[in-house]
Amino acid sequence: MCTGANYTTRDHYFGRNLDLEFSYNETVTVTPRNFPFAFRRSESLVTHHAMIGMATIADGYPLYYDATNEQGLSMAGLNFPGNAVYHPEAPGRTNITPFEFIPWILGQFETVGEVKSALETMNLVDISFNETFPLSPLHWIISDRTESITVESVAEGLRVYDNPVGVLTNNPPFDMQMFNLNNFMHLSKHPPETHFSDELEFDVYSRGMGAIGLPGDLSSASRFVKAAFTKLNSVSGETESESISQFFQILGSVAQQRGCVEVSPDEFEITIYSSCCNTDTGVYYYTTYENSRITAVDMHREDLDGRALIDYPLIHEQQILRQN
Ligand SMILES: C[C@H](CCC(=O)NCCS(=O)(=O)O)[C@H]1CC[C@H]2[C@@H]3[C@H](O)C[C@@H]4C[C@H](O)CC[C@]4(C)[C@H]3C[C@H](O)[C@]12C
Repeated sequence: MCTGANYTTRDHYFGRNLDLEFSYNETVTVTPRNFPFAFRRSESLVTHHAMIGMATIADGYPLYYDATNEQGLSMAGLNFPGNAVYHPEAPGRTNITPFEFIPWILGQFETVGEVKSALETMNLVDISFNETFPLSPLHWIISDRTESITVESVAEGLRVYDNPVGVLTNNPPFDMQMFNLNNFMHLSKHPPETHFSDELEFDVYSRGMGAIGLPGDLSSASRFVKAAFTKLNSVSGETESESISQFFQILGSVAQQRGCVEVSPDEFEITIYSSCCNTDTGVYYYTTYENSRITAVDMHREDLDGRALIDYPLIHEQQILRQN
């Protein structure tokens, strides 16, 4: 399972937890403006916005999991098993494969508003990258600094939802995730006041009791509620350090610890990496399961007018600062 989110202080931040039991050797990948993007059923983009994000590079192509372009538009793909349906090529529509979706959107657009218009004629076509990388059942969160949407390709076609929470996890479909929040409207950061009965006396014996009932398990429906509550109540200073610290705390509230989610005998889903991109400055920060130190890659320190992909392998080893 995964969780994606955005967050605004002085700057805007976008990132995700990638939760899985194995890795596809993903790297922090910068695609410069003149890297030629070929699309299986649409015209190539010879020049486009530059972007930075996490990707597996296969046959010279960046298969992005999440990314931000130089205009600050961001996008992440999260698992949507059993619900994602991709369709045969549809004449007269823009046919884009799921693995091309992030480059195609981030290559061209600056705002969620522009993306919404483009999605009106889009068809996510059921073509896989190759046999090693078959179609992934995904849905997507797309954010700029003022709004977010969720995009789901289902049996009925492409669904685009406004996402006022700025959070995405996995199943169920997004409208159900939003509806489920109704069940938690009583949760609060404030101490509770009783409406239980006038006939009993109640004791607020602990801090945090206003949010008793906030789910703590790792299911996707629960993570959606937990991440939404944490994000929407988040308070932080506006500096870079305070902002990214708070962002990683939000993601940490729904991180997966090895041992708690067994996906097959002795195989456990974990939070492989957590990312946080400052979408205004193009700096991509990440931590990994074993490396809690924040590592950063700045897209503007690369030649963005180039043609070749630039990628940085993840630093997975724990970095300990000894004080004596
Ligand atoms: C599985 C990842 C999402 C994390 C998640 O939700 N895991 C939960 C697993 S489960 O429900 O509990 O089984 C997704 C996010 C981005 C995906 C990758 C990107 O879409 C890029 C390529 C796309 C190719 O079609 C398949 C390989 C791939 C490299 C994808 C593999 C996998 O599907 C990834 C890594």
